Amino acid sequence: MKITEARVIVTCPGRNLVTLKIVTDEGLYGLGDATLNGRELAVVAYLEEHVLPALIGRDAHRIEDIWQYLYRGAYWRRGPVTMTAIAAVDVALWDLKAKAAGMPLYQLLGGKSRERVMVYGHATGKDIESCLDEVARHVEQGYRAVRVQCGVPGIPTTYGVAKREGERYEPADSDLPAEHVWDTAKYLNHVPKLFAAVRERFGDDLHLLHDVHHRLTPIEAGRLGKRVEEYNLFWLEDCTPAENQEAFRLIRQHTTTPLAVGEVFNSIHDCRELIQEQLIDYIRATLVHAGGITHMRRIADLAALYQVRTGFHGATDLSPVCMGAALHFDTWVPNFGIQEHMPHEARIEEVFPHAYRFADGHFTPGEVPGHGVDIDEDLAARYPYQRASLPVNRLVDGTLWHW
Ligand SMILES: O=C(O)[C@@H](O)[C@@H](O)[C@H](O)[C@H](O)CO
Ligand SMILES: [Mg+2]
Repeated sequence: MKITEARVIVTCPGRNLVTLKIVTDEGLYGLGDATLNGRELAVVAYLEEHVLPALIGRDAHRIEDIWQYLYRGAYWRRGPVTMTAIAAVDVALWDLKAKAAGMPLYQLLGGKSRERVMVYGHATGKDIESCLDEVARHVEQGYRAVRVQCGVPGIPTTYGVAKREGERYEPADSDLPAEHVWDTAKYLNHVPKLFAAVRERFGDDLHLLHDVHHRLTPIEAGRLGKRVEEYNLFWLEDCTPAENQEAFRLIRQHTTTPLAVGEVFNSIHDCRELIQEQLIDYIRATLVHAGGITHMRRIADLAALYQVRTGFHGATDLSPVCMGAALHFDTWVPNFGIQEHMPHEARIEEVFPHAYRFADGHFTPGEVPGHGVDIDEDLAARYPYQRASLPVNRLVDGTLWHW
């Protein structure tokens, strides 16, 4: 099955999404997600200039060889742009192979390990009360797990909270980076009250998650983890920047609150020590940014040796193509933990018709050959790219902090 064409489709139905389409001489095509929020055109250039010309004429079935060609052949290895480009090719080739085999992607990976995939939704609010209302809405929809984030009194903007009530949350909301303000002390004083209120109203069975979004020092993360142990969180996410994997040794000494990290990781080398030293409980790296299925399988298999489970990133800045492929991976992977689910807006759902379905707090990936996601190129063409940048974050004294 020879690759005859490979092209990148950039569309912006409410937000920028980048899709790679690989076409073969057997008339089949595969799709991969190449979206890197705030750096989309860097990946487009990497693919169009340095990758796609080298794919033409290659055997689309040789997924591993092409992966190694793009990884080892890059010389300047790893990094989010390179690994997102490799991921897009990889997922498109797995989609193609499953289509050629006439089977849903999860079958090709090894078959079902579960009938359906548990997901968590996002409950956010400008204050605790409005967040509780959002939790109630998610519980009514059948979610078993909800991530809770709310505004912090005294801080004008907080991660994860929409600017205006009822609006969708989209972090890349301005041409150039917006400047946010952060106050760790106010946050640390406030967020335990949020969990107390949620447990008070919804009881102990609802899985609660929270994303600190890289903003604490290790000892502050240890303090928060210990403080919220009584609320039995499912996980505390990105509690401190994870470039220094050793930092999690200090956090682990102070708390048994489960830790999740890794949505910004792009290779096994970003998380090897975290996994081998059991410093985390869930690995968040996902297909679109961590080299695709071929590499993510290696990360998941390493994690399984240390009873670390997957918890794929699944924000709306990852396209339905990534979600579709991820749900097939989630259906197969033995050490599955949970899948993030931020519903895409209607325009995106129209551009990317898909076979996956949500019901009662879970997803099923669909039974059509491949990952089950397509793209309507005519509709996609109606939404031209529009630069959008993620914010930057400053402490009250102006220090540039972690967003
Ligand atoms: O856990 C999450 O979903 C967040 O950390 C993301 O929404 C993240 O802020 C965005 O993907 C950044 O583009
Ligand atoms: Mg996160």
